[in-house]
Amino acid sequence: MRRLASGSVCFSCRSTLLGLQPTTIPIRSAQPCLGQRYASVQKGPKARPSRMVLADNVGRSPARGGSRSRREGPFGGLNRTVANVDRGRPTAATAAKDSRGKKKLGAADDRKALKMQRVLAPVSYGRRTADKERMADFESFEQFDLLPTVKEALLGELFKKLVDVKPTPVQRLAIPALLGQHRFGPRPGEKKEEAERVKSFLLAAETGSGKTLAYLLPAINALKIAESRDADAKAWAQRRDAERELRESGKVKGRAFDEPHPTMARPKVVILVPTAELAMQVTRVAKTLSHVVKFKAEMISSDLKPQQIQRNIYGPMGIDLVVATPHLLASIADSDPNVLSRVSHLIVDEADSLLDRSFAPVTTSIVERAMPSLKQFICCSATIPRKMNNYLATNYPKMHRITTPNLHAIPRRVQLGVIDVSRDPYRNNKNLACAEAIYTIGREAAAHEGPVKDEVDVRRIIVFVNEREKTEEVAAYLRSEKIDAQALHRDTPEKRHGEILETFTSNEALTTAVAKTKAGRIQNVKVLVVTDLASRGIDTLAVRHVILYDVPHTTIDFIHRLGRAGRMGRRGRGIVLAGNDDRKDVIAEVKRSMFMGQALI
Ligand SMILES: Nc1ncnc2c1ncn2[C@@H]1O[C@H](COP(=O)(O)OP(=O)(O)OP(=O)(O)O)[C@@H](O)[C@H]1O
Repeated sequence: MRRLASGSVCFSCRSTLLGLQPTTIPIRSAQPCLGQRYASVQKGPKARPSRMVLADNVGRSPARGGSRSRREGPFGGLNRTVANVDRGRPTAATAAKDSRGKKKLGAADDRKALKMQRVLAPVSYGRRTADKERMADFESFEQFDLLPTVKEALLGELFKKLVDVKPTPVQRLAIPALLGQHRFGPRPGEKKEEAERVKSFLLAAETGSGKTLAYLLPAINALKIAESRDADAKAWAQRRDAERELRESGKVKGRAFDEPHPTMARPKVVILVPTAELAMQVTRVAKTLSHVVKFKAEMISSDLKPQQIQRNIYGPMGIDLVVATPHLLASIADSDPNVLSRVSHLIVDEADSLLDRSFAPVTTSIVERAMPSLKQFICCSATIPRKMNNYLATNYPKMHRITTPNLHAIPRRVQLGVIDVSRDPYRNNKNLACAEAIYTIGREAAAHEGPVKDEVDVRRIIVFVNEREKTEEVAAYLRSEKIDAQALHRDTPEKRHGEILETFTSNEALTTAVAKTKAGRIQNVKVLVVTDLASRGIDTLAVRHVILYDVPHTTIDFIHRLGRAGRMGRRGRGIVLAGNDDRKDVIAEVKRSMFMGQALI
């Protein structure tokens, strides 16, 4: 407490104590000074104390403290009780909006919930626009320096049912880069020969954007060029042809030509994938191309018998391209290190999974073994998690990064709907909400007549859950509701995986006669309840609807799960079932980002 003379300034209300008696006033206290107390007495006993009044604008902090001009002098900035904010300057929030209050392009990112997670590596705006410009140079497959047979296999065999096929953005960027048509010059301090030796690439593009062909076509092209220069393979072919002629002329009898091909157990192209299902899918594409291009493609995965694996690798006709899951290939390489001795192209598909903690040691052991002969090392993924980004930056600092302009954005043609299961009529019964969502999809499809009269389209729906135990439980509930549902998880017998997935990976239209079940519900849906097992790479072109029964743990899972719908330019719909314990703020921000076409973070 201090005695102040008349004319001093009150610390609390800044009123000049003019005309009042010298008195004792509180220093740095919330108590009103005598002037304020006097004023309140003047209003009479009915005036309500100010603490009872609700603030009229809670969203805005009250203006406190004097202007900066009052605080000049050597100690002007000390002991402040308010932030030194320049009110004239726009804040992040105001800068993000234009004069009409709408969000500006490239403005500050206000996705707080997603920022808390922040799992994906950022891609700069400059990189996205630079890639966009480079894409414009290649508008057709004819412009690529691919061998004529490779082009013929692609357009005449693989895409024979499609007309006017154009390369997708990732294909426009990656194929010329992998073929050497677009050259990345040496980096500062790097010698030209060094830059041209092992070239490592990262291909990152949205789900369902044709990454498989982006790496497969250049690899097959390189394989055929190398084969045409391989003296051993040429000599083997000459010996085989000569012996065939002798046999046909009847000069030689006995066993047919059985000399093993020089490529036996020595593949040139190795493609690593995380699951047997994906291995089957990639092998199918490679085999289709091989019918025209003439090369030997085989698969090594856990759903094959040991004899079959042995035959695929050690077959006398040799092997050019192998699609394998890492554990199996690593165990084969342990017993025969020469298996990886001639690999010139090593591709790690779904690289974020294969370089993750559980797979990384075995994947890297294969990379190290193949490194001496490698010409190209390619990592491919739809998502670049920060961890993988750091791993690649540390271990492959010279890696060329090929990223499409829309990387990490879920396309706007995929809509996201949210069902709050805590509300009526579900009352936290997720199974009920899931069944109702499925019936709604079925009813919508039934409203439009299918291609055949009196038949309706069958909708294929994938329901994603977070835990494998849940798959059986949800599928059983849906079946009890007369919905055609199947569960798929790691414990499902391997043989059944392909069979179950076939309905969802086939591109053929499915129809059914209008058949009503109880309560007028129509059986025109096929449902797959699955864990993340089917979220990576599985090409579900005909799937339009994905139900996220459990909210995904990260934006990475959102991208991969929603990526099973809306592939290759098609429209799709995702439905999230959100309960009281779920992060609704995360869902809202993902939904807003999708609507705005923004990349997730
Ligand atoms: N240029 C093209 N034109 C039309 N269809 C294409 C083209 N390229 C690929 N496709 C088809 O698009 C589908 C998706 O391709 P692919 O499986 O390679 O996608 P992806 O990018 O690897 O997806 P994911 O990230 O989910 O693994 C396939 O059915 C493929 O045949």
